[in-house]
Amino acid sequence: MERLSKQIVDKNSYSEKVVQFGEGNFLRAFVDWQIDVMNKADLFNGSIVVVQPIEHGLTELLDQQDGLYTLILEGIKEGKAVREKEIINSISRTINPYQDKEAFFALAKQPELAFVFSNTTEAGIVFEETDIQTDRLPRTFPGKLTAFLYERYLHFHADMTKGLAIIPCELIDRNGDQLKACIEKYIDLWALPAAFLDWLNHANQFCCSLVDRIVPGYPRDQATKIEHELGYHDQLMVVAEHYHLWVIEGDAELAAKFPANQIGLNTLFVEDLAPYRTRKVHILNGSHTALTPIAYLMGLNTVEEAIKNEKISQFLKQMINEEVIPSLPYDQSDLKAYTETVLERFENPYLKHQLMSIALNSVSKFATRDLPILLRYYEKTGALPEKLVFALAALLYFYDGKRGNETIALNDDPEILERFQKWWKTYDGSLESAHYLVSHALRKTKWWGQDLTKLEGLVKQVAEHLMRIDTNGIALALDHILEVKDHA
Ligand SMILES: NC(=O)c1ccc[n+]([C@@H]2O[C@H](COP(=O)([O-])OP(=O)(O)OC[C@H]3O[C@@H](n4cnc5c(N)ncnc54)[C@H](O)[C@@H]3O)[C@@H](O)[C@H]2O)c1
Ligand SMILES: O=P(O)(O)OC[C@@H](O)[C@@H](O)[C@H](O)[C@H](O)CO
Repeated sequence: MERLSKQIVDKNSYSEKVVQFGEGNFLRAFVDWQIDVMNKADLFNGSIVVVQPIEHGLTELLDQQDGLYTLILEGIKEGKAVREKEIINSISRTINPYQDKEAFFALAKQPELAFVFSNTTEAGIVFEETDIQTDRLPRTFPGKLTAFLYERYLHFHADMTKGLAIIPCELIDRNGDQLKACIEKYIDLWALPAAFLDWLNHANQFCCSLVDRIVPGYPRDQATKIEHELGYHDQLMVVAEHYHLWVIEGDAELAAKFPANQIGLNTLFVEDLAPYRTRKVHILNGSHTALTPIAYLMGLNTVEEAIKNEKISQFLKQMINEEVIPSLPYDQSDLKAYTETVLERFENPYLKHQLMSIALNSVSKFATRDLPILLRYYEKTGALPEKLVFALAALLYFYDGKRGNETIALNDDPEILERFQKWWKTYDGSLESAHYLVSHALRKTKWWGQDLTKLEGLVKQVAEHLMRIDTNGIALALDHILEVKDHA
């Protein structure tokens, strides 16, 4: 079978308006798709140069396909099951700056550039004091962007019309502000001129943004079947849901330059994205993180399987409605309506969203997505939210790394994995040893942002759940908390 390439589809010939740091599944199924849709409607007329932000990545595979790949959107659309497949043709070329630093810096000198997009995961927007300036390539993404912008500033002699709109998509709070703060630190560290800082501040725009689309990625299990239907080989096809939301803090002028919403795309330019972010992180991502250990330990593998399980679904609905929503400072009926859409998205029968991919770095995800709600609930009511406490216990149990006779492929910071391994060795089935394990884990300020053993009753409750999970199994332990609620 022939590989997807420009032999199959004519390549776009738009001018290069976008620099994109990152070539992962999410950007290809979201930003590159939106630009493709706008180009096809004659609204953007610009292409993307993809820059690989770390040494090893996918640019080589993209090059083999001339930057082309297939996006498969699956799910229920207006009440009907819809699977749409389209070839995305918005990437003009890729640059691997580790192999071709010159091409990377030459790109900075192209006058028609207007946007920088990025998604380098939560690990990408960082400042490292040991990062080097330009004799070699800076290691970090913000370091590379600083060097890139400096090159542009020098080349165009501080021309105020040559600044860029920089819109990061990383799922971290105030991503635009954090990226800019890193660049300012590099300017200081590398003693770059004050006039460059002035150009950075006045010619460029850093916009915080929030993205939402479930992107399970490459359809490993169905790839052969799909390629047969497509009639070509595509090593970069990517599966996503139809639903999409992009909220960008930006004004009407910026919206006019990126007119995605003019053709019905759900891309909003707003003054403040905090309400959108808060509800998404705590309702959608928080639910994913809370349900993953429970469902996986019950023998389930995907979000759809989990949500179809009556007990898990009941657990999740109670957790969101009784613990999460009342802890959020926004209109409660709006939050309930949003929850309905999230639960429908979780039920998407076409997406095989693997629990183990959500489980990656679960400790830090629990800390940012679920723990703030647990703490707010406690602060507000003086009581501990029982579903979130159970989810925390299931998380600690998950980090023992066993599902029956199977070993769980845990993927987290090595220090976290080592600690759990050590603590679980001390567990002997007694309540005292559960207490010992839980109090050591909850004392880790570095993981949770505070010493959680100080929360009255938390160690005791988590240890009791842990014992129940271990003795009776996760399903009965879950029944227990649902029954406690039923009898209340
Ligand atoms: N997959 C989804 O459903 C989804 C939805 C919304 C948001 N996201 C967010 O998008 C991020 C990327 O998801 P993905 O599915 O595209 O993953 P991916 O593994 O396909 O891509 C990861 C990208 O990040 C880059 N990267 C990784 N570590 C880096 C580092 N230390 N510095 C710089 N760049 C680095 C890689 O080069 C690659 O381009 C995730 O962190 C996730 O939070 C994912
Ligand atoms: O992508 P992660 O690993 O940060 O989190 C897992 C999921 O919660 C996440 O990918 C959601 O599906 C996504 O954020 C939906 O927009």
